[in-house]
Amino acid sequence: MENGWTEMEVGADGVAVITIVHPPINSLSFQILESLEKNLKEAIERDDVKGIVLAGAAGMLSGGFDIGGLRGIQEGKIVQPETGYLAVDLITGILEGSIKPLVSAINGLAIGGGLEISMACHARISTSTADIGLPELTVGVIPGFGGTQRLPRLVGLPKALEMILMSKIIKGNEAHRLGLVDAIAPPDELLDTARRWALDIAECRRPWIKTLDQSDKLVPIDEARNIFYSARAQARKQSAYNQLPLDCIDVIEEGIVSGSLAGLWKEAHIFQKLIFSAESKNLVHVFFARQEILPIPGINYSGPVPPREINKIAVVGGGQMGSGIVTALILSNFCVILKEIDDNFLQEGLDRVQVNLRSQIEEGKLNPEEFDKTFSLLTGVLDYQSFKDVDMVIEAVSEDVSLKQQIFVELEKNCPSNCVLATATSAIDLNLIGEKTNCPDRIIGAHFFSPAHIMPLLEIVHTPKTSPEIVADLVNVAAKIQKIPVTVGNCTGFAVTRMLFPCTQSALFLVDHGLNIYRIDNAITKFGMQMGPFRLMDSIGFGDAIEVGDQFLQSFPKRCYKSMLIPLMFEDKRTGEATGKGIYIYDDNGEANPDHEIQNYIEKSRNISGTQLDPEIVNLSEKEIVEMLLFPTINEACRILEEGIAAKASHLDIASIMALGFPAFRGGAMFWADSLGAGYIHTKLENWAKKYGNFFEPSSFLAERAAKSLALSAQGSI
Ligand SMILES: C[C@H](O)CC(=O)SCCNC(=O)CCNC(=O)[C@H](O)C(C)(C)COP(=O)(O)OP(=O)(O)OC[C@H]1O[C@@H](n2cnc3c(N)ncnc32)[C@H](O)[C@@H]1OP(=O)(O)O
Repeated sequence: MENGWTEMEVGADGVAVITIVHPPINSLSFQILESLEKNLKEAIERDDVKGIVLAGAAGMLSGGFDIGGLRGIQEGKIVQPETGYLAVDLITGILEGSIKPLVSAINGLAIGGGLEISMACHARISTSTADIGLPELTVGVIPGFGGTQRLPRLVGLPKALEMILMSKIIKGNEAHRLGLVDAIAPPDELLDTARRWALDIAECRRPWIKTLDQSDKLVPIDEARNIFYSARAQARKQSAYNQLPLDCIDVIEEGIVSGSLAGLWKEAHIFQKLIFSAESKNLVHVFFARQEILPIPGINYSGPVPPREINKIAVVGGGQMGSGIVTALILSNFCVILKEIDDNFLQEGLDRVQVNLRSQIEEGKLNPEEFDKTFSLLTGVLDYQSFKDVDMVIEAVSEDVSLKQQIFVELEKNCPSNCVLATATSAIDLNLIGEKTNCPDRIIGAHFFSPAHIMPLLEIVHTPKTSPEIVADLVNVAAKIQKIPVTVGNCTGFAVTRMLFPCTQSALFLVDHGLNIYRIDNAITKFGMQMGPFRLMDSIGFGDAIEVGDQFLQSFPKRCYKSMLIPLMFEDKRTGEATGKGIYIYDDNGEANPDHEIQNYIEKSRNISGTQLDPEIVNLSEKEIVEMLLFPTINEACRILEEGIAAKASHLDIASIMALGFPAFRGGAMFWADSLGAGYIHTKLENWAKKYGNFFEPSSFLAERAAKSLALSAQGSI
């Protein structure tokens, strides 16, 4: 039974245990829900059953509604049940309304619909480490099994809003503290504890509680309205264009103001509507695109390559990137050596790591008692002596080709002959970096994104000579430090920086032709990008941006736009966020503010390149600005696919979301492009190329797909 089932066993104690069986995470398909309904009705009718326990097979309750089923409904392949059947009839009427007590046993995880069926039970017993939460917003819907009504009644309104709107997953222990679960039990005693609890309720030794009837955690209406007001303001601040959190708040509010039944019905109607929203289709695409990242395409394994045990890792360079990488590694218990060139730089690097660790404590991600133990995994050094037994080195110095070449010569000399030699460069061709060594099979790119201990993506770059074992080793480390590894081929800029570069260039082109510099970042952040190209350039720093720009100029001279704006500012020691002044000016709190002085640099840049103001560009609408920034990115992504640098369009979707801050609710850069159509993008680029030159010239990949009305994500040659 491909879509899972539930099975029921009635014990001599009179407890029926209904178990959800749907590997790998017991997601709730319609077949499971039907089978659950059948088992429940049988248990309720049988005279030998006094109480019911709901559990999951293979050490977990459930990862929620089957997202494959959600996609099936969206594609019209699965018929959607009538509005209200799930949340009102099944979960509230049959489950919560059962005349025999129901207790859920939460092992491993109770997520989304999995937690919602638990909350409809009359008590919940959990293990201390189970993952518990309602992350439905991450797939573009709201909780649809009554979660919007029951969670506030169990944990109070502020906590419920935080958990639902931020898709926050908490551990069993915290759920117990909040009152979401009634008791904690060790895994091997979980089922017995739940059985006893069900009998205790049946025999009136414990109260029989229906979550929807509870109101002791709810606050008076006026207070609730203030909480909703702040939640809406916060949601609008986070994304002006994302309606989903606001819909969710409306549904929760309905239950508080008009009662839980009215809330349930509103939830049912909005849930049905949201399933078919563009945002949900886009986010479901992102969910499955993430699953497509592994196994790694393009690596010719001669058999399964078991990753080696990597214990000791050296990082060369303790700047912003190097210290972030060190932080990520020691937080995952790797022993790390940090090498710097002198005591001052080393101390600065170690200090940065300490600051990173402290911020982890502030965010509750690191226990204060663990600080010393974690930091003690790090050793600072000034030479290569201790590199003789390292398993992996990650070079993270500035983007200076000759410096990197020199370091790799030293690494080949001082590290064991099977050591992984990784570079954290964001753009420099690996062949160039390893040019002076004799070990191209061990050289690999480990492109982290700043701050490296927080950003989720790791772009793993391999040349045709990089050995599969070395790739497997780095993928293994990526998994241990909880990074999503996107594996790509080698060229200047790889996949991510190559996609970013044309967007930045287009932004500079528009400014040189008269568009207000701050309108650009404004338009693109309104579209949903986390940062505009200029704010991003400030955070990268102009030194590295100029070095990377030179690499692009050398590799792709015909499609580079050369602006003098950034070099002029760099000359004036105005080098970005680190120095407090870049395109923006930074206050003591690190807030970026526009600076009127920037106009002088723009004028100078225009004079040097002899560019004229273009009234059409000066007056571009926000939509046109977004298109002129992002269509060149899509065009470059097409080349990346054509050259086989990335294996699939969906890999570029994940990379654009996780590394470039592309809005996930738009499905990633390529999925968004396909929603507009290759033809539309091609026509726009063609017109701009005629007006403004080579930089906008459509790639042959895009032209072919536009001519044949094919999706950019369609696999294979055409
Ligand atoms: C009505 C309701 O309110 C609506 C809902 O419930 S919507 C769904 C809400 N649930 C979610 O969003 C959970 C999404 N899943 C996750 O966050 C994580 O997969 C998890 C925490 C459950 C498990 O994480 P982890 O152990 O790292 O395993 P992970 O690799 O992600 O997933 C394992 C497999 O389960 C699948 N899977 C996970 N959750 C799934 C789901 N809800 N539906 C279908 N398949 C799911 C994955 O696709 C993957 O499949 P594969 O082995 O074929 O690649």
